[in-house]
Amino acid sequence: MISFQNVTKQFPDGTTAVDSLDLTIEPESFTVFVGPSGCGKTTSMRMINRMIEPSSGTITVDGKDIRGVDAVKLRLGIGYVIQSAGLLPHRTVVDNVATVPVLRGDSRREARKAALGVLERVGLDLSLANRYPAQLSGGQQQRVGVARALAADPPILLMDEPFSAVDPVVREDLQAEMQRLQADLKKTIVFVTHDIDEAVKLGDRVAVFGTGGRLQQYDDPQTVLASPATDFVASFVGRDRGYRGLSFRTAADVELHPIRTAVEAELTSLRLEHGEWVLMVTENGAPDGWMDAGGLEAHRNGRSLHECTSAGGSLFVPGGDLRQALDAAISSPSGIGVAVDKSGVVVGGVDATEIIDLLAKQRKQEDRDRMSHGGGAQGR
Ligand SMILES: Nc1ncnc2c1ncn2[C@@H]1O[C@H](COP(=O)(O)OP(=O)(O)OP(=O)(O)O)[C@@H](O)[C@H]1O
Repeated sequence: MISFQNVTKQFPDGTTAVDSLDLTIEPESFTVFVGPSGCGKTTSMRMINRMIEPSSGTITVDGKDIRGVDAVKLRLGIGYVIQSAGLLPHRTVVDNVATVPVLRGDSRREARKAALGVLERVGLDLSLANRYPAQLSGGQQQRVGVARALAADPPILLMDEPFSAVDPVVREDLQAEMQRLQADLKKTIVFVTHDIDEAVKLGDRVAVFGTGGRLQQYDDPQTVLASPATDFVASFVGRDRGYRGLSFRTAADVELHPIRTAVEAELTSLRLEHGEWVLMVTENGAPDGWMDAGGLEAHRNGRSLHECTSAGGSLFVPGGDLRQALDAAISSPSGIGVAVDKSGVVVGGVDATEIIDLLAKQRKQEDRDRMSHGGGAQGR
């Protein structure tokens, strides 16, 4: 866990880059610092590995005040990826990736072998391993940058605008790769970007920074989009373009999943693991609240159905708009938005991440269409 407690950074010229930051980053989470340029994202991130020291306040990593940890040792447990990949130009790709393990004392042979494994993991064609960085494309260099940061297997990964310099198509590939890697590796990732679409796509938690280095909101991406905490956040996430704009988009492309449902009579034989939910439905198939393992136990102990279920949140119809679908997902205790047909019968469900991914896809498609019709200068 990484924790900022009342952290302020003032540079000698008087600039306050970060102002009274309180923030806790959970282990294995993907946390994105987002905000316009100059609002203190990079400074905040660099204080985690002591590249920058705070003027006041405390930062702890796994409960330890990092002022008491040797900076070099601290950085061995913290991978760092930057926009230009930061590769050593006179070393081959594989030697770039092997750098930290060799510094740490691994033999060159072992480190190179492991480096090839990591390169494969980040999706780089191994025929490129003996090239020099300048002989790679920007996207390939970024993959090497990620591989180099992962080579020492650090529990924490800091990524500062790692994909900003590559073209949108390659960027999408890299983002997808990052999601895949994180599902696998479960690192604690802190990722800086100025792009709200990238932030909500990648982050489990999004910290929106504003002018003067003040944290404006720290929430899951759905909440940042649906309930901006301040006017600054609202305008930054582009409320009209984003959440409100969802009203003008159809939910027809939302792919519905089957939902686990039960009628009351089925509860005697039902099993629910901790964290699982079942949607209670009436004999007619209409939704009647969500039940979890605790509710099921209470029901077996004689409580009435309505005492044992959580209200179901809003509903949406497949032919309706995306805003209703997102609302339904956000307001549902299980995180699954419930879709019903015209007669109110449950037809399936969707979670908020899928809606946000769909939105991102629709927007990208629109951007591409605009570009290919020569209308690239139009606003969105
Ligand atoms: N070494 C420095 N000396 C003085 N001011 C600095 C220094 N480094 C950063 N700043 C200032 O601190 C503020 C925050 O900078 P920071 O780089 O953290 O912002 P950012 O949100 O990451 O923006 P960007 O995306 O443009 O890098 C800015 O006003 C910047 O000019």
